Amino acid sequence: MFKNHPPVPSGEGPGSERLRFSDLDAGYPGRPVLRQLSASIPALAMTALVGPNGSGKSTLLGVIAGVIDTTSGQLRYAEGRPPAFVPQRGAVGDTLPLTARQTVEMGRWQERGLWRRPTRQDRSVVGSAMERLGIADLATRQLGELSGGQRQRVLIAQGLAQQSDLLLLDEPTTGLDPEARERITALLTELVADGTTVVQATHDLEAARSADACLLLSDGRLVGQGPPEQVLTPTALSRIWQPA
Ligand SMILES: Nc1ncnc2c1ncn2[C@@H]1O[C@H](COP(=O)(O)OP(=O)(O)OP(=O)(O)O)[C@@H](O)[C@H]1O
Repeated sequence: MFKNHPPVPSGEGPGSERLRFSDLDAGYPGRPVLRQLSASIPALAMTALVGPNGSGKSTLLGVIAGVIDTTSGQLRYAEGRPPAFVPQRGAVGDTLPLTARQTVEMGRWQERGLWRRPTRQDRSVVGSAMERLGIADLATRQLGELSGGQRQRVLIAQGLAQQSDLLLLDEPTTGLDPEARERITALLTELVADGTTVVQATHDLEAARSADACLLLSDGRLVGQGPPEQVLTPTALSRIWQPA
């Protein structure tokens, strides 16, 4: 679960940080993954996490989301709402007996509590998140009956329904057709312009190049951070994707 950490000095201006971590180690029982990571995530900007399969991108998102514990180091957030986390599509069981709308409504649980009936405000937030993702017509369909791309959009709508100013997404456009990918890329850009800090793990180098900042991971270590044009150089990319 999301835990409170001492805040980093906040500020609204360009260049302020939404969160910062230093000397961070994290992983799973018996499997250390992230080693000595130190970096910051700029506020009101799009940050891309890039790296080969197994380099630790999802683990880092899980740590930032508060669902994976650190084993050492520090993680500090600026003042703001708890992060909204959109996991990889494959990480969500497709046999859950839920409709698309019920899945998006789960995004309101933190705000209203699990057992309270949805308020008019909840229904309006859920409805507009579904509209924004173009899935209003799927509301009554079972999650397990949806295509991969439709399910992905339901999960992103659930993230939006949390109305957080820090949105974390794990490969939000993987497996989507070009139109859906463009729609989501445009939506994420709009969210940043509206005051959200977005962090996405991605294998899409085009999306990473259009981000404001980039963290490059290799084997659980941070091997680059900064503007994409400085981090995603041909040399850096060929070094980490080179077969051993
Ligand atoms: N639940 C888990 N239990 C144990 N080890 C795990 C678990 N999840 C991931 N790992 C391991 O942690 C390492 C990092 O995995 P992670 O999913 O963070 O990488 P990734 O960069 O997101 O990869 P991908 O691009 O394939 O999604 C891998 O070696 C993986 O096998």
